[in-house]
Amino acid sequence: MLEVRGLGKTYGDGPQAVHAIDEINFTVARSEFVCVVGPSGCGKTTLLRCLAGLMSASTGQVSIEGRRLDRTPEEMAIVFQDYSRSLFPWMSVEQNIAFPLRRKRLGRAKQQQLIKDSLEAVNLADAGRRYPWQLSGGMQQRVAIARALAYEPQVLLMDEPFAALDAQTRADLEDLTLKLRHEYGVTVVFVTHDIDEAVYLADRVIALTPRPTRVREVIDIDLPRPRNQLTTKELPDFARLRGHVYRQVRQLDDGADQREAATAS
Ligand SMILES: Nc1ncnc2c1ncn2[C@@H]1O[C@H](COP(=O)(O)OP(=O)(O)OP(=O)(O)O)[C@@H](O)[C@H]1O
Repeated sequence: MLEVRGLGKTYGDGPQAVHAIDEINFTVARSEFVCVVGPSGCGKTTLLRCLAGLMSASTGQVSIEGRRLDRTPEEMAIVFQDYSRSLFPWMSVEQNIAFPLRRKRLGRAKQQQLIKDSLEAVNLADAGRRYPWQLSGGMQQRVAIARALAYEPQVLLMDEPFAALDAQTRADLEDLTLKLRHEYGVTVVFVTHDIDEAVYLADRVIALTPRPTRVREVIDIDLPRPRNQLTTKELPDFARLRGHVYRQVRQLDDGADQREAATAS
């Protein structure tokens, strides 16, 4: 479905150049949920922006269904961390959701149906006439998710979408995202710095190295579905996978892990 080959990105040139991505390769299958984790500042957002066609890569390429991507393709939608800046405050919730649909030139009835269905899917059926500034942070991010869903994407890119929310809202939106992935069969690439979140959500976790980043390891998350915030996180396998991903991101081997624990105590 989505293929990343030899992707590299350097910002600027000369002595000021920032080598963000060294070389990245991976593929994402249809309906798969892939989480990308890595150390702070390693290049996660840069990678997602290149995947989205919002920024051109310096080397390599991204393809979707075999087509080389040079701008955001119609079958892709993006949810950003900063919902307060991604929604237009002067537009109602319905108008915000309708805005990207203009690109699709749909009939009015079809458009209204998509808006209604997407608001129902995120449990905001009654919020269509309200404005973003009248809603809580969690509700605003649900509007952003509804806007992405209404677009009927095949691929949903999410850049730390819940990082600014409180723990309870975050858990609710994680579960909402899993439910929507299940119902809509959408392929998800989800960037997060939160290892628990990555292991809880993903079919596979891609762990990146520090900048200039590369793929350090791709980890299969073979935890049973449907997942549950309590029972999944109590599984011994959850703890094992979480520890493994943590070590990859921190680049610790088991010996270093023990040394770190000894230093801390
Ligand atoms: N427009 C830009 N111009 C120059 N350098 C940039 C630009 N955007 C990002 N960078 C640099 O590229 C590197 C990777 O940034 P990026 O935001 O992709 O990392 P990240 O892993 O998403 O960070 P975080 O963990 O803080 O979310 C950083 O060193 C950053 O300072």
